[in-house]
Amino acid sequence: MTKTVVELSKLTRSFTQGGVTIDVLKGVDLTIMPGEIVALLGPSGSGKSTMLQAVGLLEGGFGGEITICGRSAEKSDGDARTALRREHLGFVYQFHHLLPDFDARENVVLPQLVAGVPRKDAETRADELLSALGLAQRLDHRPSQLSGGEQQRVAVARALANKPELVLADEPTGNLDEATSDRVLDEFLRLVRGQGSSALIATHNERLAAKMDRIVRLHDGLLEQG
Ligand SMILES: Nc1ncnc2c1ncn2[C@@H]1O[C@H](COP(=O)(O)OP(=O)(O)OP(=O)(O)O)[C@@H](O)[C@H]1O
Repeated sequence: MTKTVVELSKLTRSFTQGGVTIDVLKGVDLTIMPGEIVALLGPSGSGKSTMLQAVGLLEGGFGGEITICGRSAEKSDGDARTALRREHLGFVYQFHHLLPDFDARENVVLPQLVAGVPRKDAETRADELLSALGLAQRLDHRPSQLSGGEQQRVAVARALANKPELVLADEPTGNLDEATSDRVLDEFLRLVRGQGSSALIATHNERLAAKMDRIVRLHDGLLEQG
């Protein structure tokens, strides 16, 4: 039987602020298979980021079951979760969080060094990814010397550097104009498909979601499967 990459069962999350409790996720079920690219759609405030934080093992406080690459999050301690994240997951955020003092190549090299890849191999991989994303002439530029779309492409290269089984992206092109957004997303999806990774990509944008393999929608705390 093929191993699932993500399995969420009855995922819940509530936030209490100033005595008021909001139930953001009310029992979300989701399965993602190897190589599947899933769009997570939903209006602002529907809980997309909250759900990505659960799948990315970035926050606690969730009810239900989260299984990533066959391993149960609830049964893993802090170190095991960190290892699971490092070995199996890649992240792309709307605001990319690149390291400002390092150039594009180094931003893609560093997560590989952390994963134990020798520097020379890490540099080769960084150069290949950045070149595939059209940044061959920008390897030595720091983030402040790059445009928004170029910075976002570096963030994509960084997320894919260790060939994660699952890429999580929160509005990966949300701060880009339409044409750039399309271009960056197309490049991103091509690379994800090329290396056989799965992805869960949160977006507001129906047109961008249509480029993915499957659409799921968060509505009133539950997931409607497309
Ligand atoms: N740490 C927190 N404390 C209190 N409430 C929170 C917290 N994080 C999120 N929320 C609330 O949970 C709800 C869902 O937020 P979330 O960021 O997951 O939505 P989203 O679908 O990603 O929205 P957007 O598309 O605007 O980014 C919101 O109403 C938000 O106010």
